[in-house]
Amino acid sequence: MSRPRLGQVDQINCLPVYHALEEGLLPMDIELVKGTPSRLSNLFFSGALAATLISSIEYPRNADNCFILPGLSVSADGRVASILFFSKIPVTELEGKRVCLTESSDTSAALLKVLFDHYYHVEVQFITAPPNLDIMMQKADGALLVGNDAMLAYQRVKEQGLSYYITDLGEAWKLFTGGKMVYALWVVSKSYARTNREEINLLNKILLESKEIGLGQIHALVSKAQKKLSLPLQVIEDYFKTIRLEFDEDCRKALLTFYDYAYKSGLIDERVKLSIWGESGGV
Ligand SMILES: C=C(O[C@@H]1C=C(C(=O)O)C=C[C@H]1O)C(=O)O
Repeated sequence: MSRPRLGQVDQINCLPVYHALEEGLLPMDIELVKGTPSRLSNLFFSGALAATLISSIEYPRNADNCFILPGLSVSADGRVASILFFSKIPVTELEGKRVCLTESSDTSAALLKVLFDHYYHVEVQFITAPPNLDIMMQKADGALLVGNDAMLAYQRVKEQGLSYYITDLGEAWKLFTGGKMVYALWVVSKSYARTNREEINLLNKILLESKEIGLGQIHALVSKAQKKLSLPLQVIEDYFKTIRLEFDEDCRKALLTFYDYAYKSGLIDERVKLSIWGESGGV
């Protein structure tokens, strides 16, 4: 059997899906390729990966070229704990101020822009910088951090008693729309899937099995995550309960709501239908 190449974002929120694959617990030989969401998107859309996790905002930008794999996403219903906006003053008072986005995120940057436009109704000036809270706050009055960087910064702000306001974007989105938020999706290349149908069916099955094994071994995941991040045990345990990995009807609705607002904010060129592998329109 050929060896499909699968993209892996190096965030602890994806560990439940990748743990069993990393440990060779499943009967499929898959090559894991690690990277940031933007590096993986570039590799994937240049044809170098069969499937990968991508930032959900990338899907409508590339819907002609990929199918969404069913049953998987990185999402949360409200508080997400790893997509945090730090600010020197309350968010609603940031009119005309500078806000610094991390280079390492696409969906979260789009989500923050959508919230400023349609929820807070505050106009700010965006700049971008590497994910370092101190440096970002020297350049701006607010800073967006994502994933491991956000969780570590949150811990430091608490420990050092820094006087920043902290807004959890998942929580803000929930207050705004009442729904979940989908941050990332697993996708497969249309051209690859059409010529390797059986392999993609198997890959999808293996990913779902891998997720179930991972979710059943949370203790192993917590210690794996602790080796990557020096965070208290209960913070990591809580995070694995907060992050959702399903892709149910509510996730689909939430994603389309997000795309509607992203379109209104000019962040995507068109609103798209979700084309899901194995469902009508997704074959
Ligand atoms: C919730 C998260 O999901 C991530 C958020 C992403 C984004 O904002 O573009 C991309 C991949 C996901 O791993 C996170 O890392 O905090």
